[in-house]
Amino acid sequence: MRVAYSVETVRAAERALMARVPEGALMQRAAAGLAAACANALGTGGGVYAARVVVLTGSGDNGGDALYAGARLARRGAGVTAVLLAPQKAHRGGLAALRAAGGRAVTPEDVDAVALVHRADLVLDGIVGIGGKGGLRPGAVPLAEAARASRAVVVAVDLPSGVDADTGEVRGAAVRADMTVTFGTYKPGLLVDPAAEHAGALRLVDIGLGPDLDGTPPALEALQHADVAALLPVPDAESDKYRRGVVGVVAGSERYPGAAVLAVAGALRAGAGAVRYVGPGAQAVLARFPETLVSAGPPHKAGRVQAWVVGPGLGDGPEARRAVDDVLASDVPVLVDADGLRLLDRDVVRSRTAGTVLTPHAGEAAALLGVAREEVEAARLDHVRRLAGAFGATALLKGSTTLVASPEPGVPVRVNPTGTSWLATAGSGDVLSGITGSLLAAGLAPRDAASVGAYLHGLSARVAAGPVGAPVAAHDVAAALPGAWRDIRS
Ligand SMILES: NC(=O)C1=CN([C@@H]2O[C@H](COP(=O)(O)OP(=O)(O)OC[C@H]3O[C@@H](n4cnc5c(N)ncnc54)[C@H](O)[C@@H]3O)[C@@H](O)[C@H]2O)[C@@H](O)CC1
Ligand SMILES: [K+]
Repeated sequence: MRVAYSVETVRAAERALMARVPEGALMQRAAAGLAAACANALGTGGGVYAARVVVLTGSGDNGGDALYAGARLARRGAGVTAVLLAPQKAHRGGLAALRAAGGRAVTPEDVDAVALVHRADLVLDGIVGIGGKGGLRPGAVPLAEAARASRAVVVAVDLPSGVDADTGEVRGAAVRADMTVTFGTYKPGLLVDPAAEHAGALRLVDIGLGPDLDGTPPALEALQHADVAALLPVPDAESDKYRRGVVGVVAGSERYPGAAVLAVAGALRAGAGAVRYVGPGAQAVLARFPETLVSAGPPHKAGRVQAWVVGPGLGDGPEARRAVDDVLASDVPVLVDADGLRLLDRDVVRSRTAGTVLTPHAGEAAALLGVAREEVEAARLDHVRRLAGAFGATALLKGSTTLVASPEPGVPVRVNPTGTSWLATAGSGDVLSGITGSLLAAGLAPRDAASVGAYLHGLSARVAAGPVGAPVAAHDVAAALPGAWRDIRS
């Protein structure tokens, strides 16, 4: 499991650790890891001799890390210039170390710092770290823009300056890095868009915080292959279709029969023992998947089902509404997606005794919460938590970084690490619904079903897109599920 802790937790752990180690030791550990990562990033086999390095230096310890790393690179022969954005407050020890190593320090008043950045091979962003508030200050913006436009490798120290460490929000100008070297633990903002998009590749430098973080719940966690392998429902000798789970799918309409086919496709390949389909798309479903058990409805008359998926391509007519009400009245877990999200009653969802999973994209989440879509996209973590809380349901917010929140407070939000932009294609959400519903029917808890579903879905898209990447259609994603499954279990 990859975990990310809040700034408050990181600060507390740092205080506890600092009390046991010599003064400055943590900063030296951070700087050593940072300098090593920079040397690698230069792509010269670790050699830094004559490389032109510019250190953008702010007023806090983040600038200190960057200056000490600059000193280490200067000792190995790099030409290092620190641009001091707050000359009076630059970290004294770091500045002295840089000068002693042969580096120089300038201010934007003395020199054309933008031109310096344009000529650099490597730019270190030590403007601000976990102490940052709001976006970049105006004086730093042209330097961040120059770094982005230049051919230099841009390495963010701990975080890209200007992004919010706890929320992943980017409310003003921010540095765009090729790589972020973060210390002690990941911060939530490094894993959630739009901030994550600014971070580039992530490197974690161990500074010994582990024992002081253990015991505090992380703010965010991301499943890895081994976690997913342990959760996947694998049949044993005693299994039959009911023990593996039967998932009911209420999806599709005369107008959108394809949604039914795609949801069933996902469900059939995600571990349940059988799939029941209820709705007007039965012919299309059977033509593609003869193993599906179909019935005309209402859902509660369809036979035994251990979890329902309702909503993809359902439309919003009276029959669709009745189907949503019918399914939500059941006492088994229910996943509501797409059109179903427009038809559900919040109080009904809140009063359910079995789990409910809502799987909106940003627009649907915005409608459910009565806010603008842009607000959801700007503050994904906040809104997925609010959604789960407001509906008393597990919320899966789809998008560039898919998030899963539980209704219980204090439970870490899960962020899906397998997402890929190849998934932005019509019908891919229907496949995700089917996969996740199947996992619910197999007995996974709602949060596990949703996060494993998103993981399998993203990985299948990657498998389908291939190592170089090529467009995939939603049915390709469903067809690639067995490949993703095998990859996880191998
Ligand atoms: N505390 C520790 O033991 C360690 C801290 N480390 C580093 O220390 C950083 C945190 O240091 P600080 O607490 O000094 O905080 P920062 O260096 O992140 O920033 C604090 C300073 O920046 C100013 N500031 C806030 N927002 C700004 C903005 N948008 N633009 C410009 N200036 C802004 C504040 O007035 C303050 O002076 C971490 O991110 C990490 O890089 C590492 O050295 C590891 C050890
Ligand atoms: K930074």
